[in-house]
Amino acid sequence: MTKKIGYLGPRGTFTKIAVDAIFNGEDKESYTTIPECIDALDAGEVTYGVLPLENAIEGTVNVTLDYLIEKKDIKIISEVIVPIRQHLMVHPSQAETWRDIETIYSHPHAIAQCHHFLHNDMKHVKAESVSSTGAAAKYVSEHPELHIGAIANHLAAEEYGLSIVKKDIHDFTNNHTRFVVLHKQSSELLSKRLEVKGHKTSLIITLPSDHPGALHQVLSAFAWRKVNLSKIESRPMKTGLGNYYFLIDVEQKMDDVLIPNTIAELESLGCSVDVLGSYPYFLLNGISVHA
Ligand SMILES: O=C(O)C(=O)C[C@]1(C(=O)O)C=C[C@@H](O)C=C1
Repeated sequence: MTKKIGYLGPRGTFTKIAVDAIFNGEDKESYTTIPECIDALDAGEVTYGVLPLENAIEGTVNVTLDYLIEKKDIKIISEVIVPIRQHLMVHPSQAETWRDIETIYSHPHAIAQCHHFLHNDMKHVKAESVSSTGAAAKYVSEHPELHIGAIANHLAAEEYGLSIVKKDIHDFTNNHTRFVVLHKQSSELLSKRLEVKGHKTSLIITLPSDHPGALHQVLSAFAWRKVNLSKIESRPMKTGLGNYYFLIDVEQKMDDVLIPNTIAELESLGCSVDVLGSYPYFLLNGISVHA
């Protein structure tokens, strides 16, 4: 059976840039929302799913993380970090009069990344959330009669024939998003085009309830072994106020001793630990990808 790759589409999304960076020429299927893509992976309609997990300005893409926590047989097998440049684009028929636009469409994360620009330069323009930056660009291209714009990337402008009227409108220059490749088996997926930058192991840890100093003990299990962490974040367990999971990213591959022994120590403290994946990560830098 040929391998199919699901991603958050349509064409022209940042996720599509990530997919094209990792996979070359395979059959790619776009999904309108993150849950639809994860369901397709769960149901075996696609072999891999590529989804955004975290942005440097706006933080975690919670819906992706929540599904990863819930669907225990779906694992992260690779990660690509993509530089994010947001541009304002309009239908070419409105390129001269773009200051008259009344509504700007984009993905909520993209809108949040351009908050200062929207607040200071586009005060009277409504910002409307849609399922992706690519969907916003597509919508603008299909409605030349409306006074609207989209926040999206330069490939979306090319794909849908839009004119970029304001470049680089994201508030902070160091804007990157982590995209993860998901699969139903723990493995590692390498890229033919990108060099491995390092490895991570992502863990979801549930603390024993009402145990004073539990988080401190969890962190010390990593600290005394000199295991470096690149992320710690709490997510509500959705079972009541004050109940959290902790997502911890360890800056190394799963091995036979260090990480298993850390997990064993955590379990002896009454924590439960799930491994979301142990995977290589790549940085897409200045590479223009077309698939
Ligand atoms: O809308 C897109 O283009 C996406 O791929 C989604 C997404 C996100 O979820 O954060 C990805 C990268 C950017 O940070 C903005 C939007």
